[in-house]
Amino acid sequence: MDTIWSCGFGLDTDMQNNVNDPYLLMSQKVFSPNIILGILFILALLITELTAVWRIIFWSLGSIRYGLRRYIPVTKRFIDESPGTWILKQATEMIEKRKHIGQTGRTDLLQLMLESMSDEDFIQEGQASFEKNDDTEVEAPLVRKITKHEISANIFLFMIAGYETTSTALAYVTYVLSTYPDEQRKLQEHIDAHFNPETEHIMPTYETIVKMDYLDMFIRETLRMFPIAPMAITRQSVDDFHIKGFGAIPTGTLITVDMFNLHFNPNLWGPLDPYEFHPERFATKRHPMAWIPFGAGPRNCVGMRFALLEMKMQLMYLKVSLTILCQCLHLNLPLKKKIEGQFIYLRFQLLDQQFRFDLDRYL
Ligand code: HEM
Repeated sequence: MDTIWSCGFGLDTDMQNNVNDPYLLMSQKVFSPNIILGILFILALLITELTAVWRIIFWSLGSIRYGLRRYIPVTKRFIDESPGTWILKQATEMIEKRKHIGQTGRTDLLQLMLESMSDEDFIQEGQASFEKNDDTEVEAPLVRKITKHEISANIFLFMIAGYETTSTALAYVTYVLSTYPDEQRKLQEHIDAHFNPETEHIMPTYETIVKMDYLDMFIRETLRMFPIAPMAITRQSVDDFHIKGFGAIPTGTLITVDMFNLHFNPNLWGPLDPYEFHPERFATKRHPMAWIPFGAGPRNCVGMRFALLEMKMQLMYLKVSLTILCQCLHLNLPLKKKIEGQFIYLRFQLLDQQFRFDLDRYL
């Protein structure tokens, strides 16, 4: 989350060390179970004919809550602000602040979006701003600018889409490290062969990371076996079409991809059993649609390269932290003083018995 806020919006948060950070609390709330949504979801599954009604009820509840808090301030005591509203408010403030201080010299996402911002509040679908070239009388290509509302909505989306996803994927990586000790050792040797924190900067460089093929395969294999957003790839048919051996699919049908079936299909991933963790299977060229944890096509995950890089850096940094930890133990210095940041402790809490055992031997 710290990384998203910093790279995306130039905001330096410190959630690793401050579990009460309001941005962290609100983002966690977005993912916390919502009883009303749960009930409406079950009703929508059971009585599909009334789906539109359930949707209207859900949206009306949000508006009622917002209206009550806005127009009858005393209700603020009993009704919490919705985390979505809070985050959107921060996003709008962030835009205003950045507009006020002007160019920051940063190339973060917010700056890029502000540079393409339109002065209009809303742009109708299909409308766009044109840049006319007076010299040649040739109409310049269509330039679609984005509005302030779209920027705040995108800040919200990036924060939500980029937080839980990468952290859950990293949790699965630690699970794999603990349950496949041989792979763990192999990965460690691979990192050692490519990166020496004593001679290089404490953080690996981009050039170092892109050379590390086994690290890349390790993460891809984890996401093959544990795709963290299997239900996220949904599409709606815009025309009637026909699938051989299946039948007709009418216009408007909602379609979800069966990611598990693809990721564990022996014809796509053999000859080794797809239920075995084996990163090297990625050294063989596979069907382009066999691995889709980030979706596919023009609306696939825009954060894919960012997420992969983030995960690789975390894994390498975990290794660096282990080295520092070993040095501390060896010198018998108070760990808390020596290790900067609490994050290493959090990571250790995630590791299970086997990995702890391995860790003991390593130390
Ligand atoms: C391991 C980490 C991640 C996984 C597995 C993941 C997975 C996905 C999937 C499956 C989709 C739907 C794609 C489709 O329908 O074809 C998606 C969409 C999206 N993701 Fe990610 N994601 C990850 C990290 C991130 C990060 C770090 C960001 C932002 C920095 C991000 C931003 C988005 C956005 C904005 C969309 C919507 C794209 C669109 O509709 O055009 N994701 N992601």
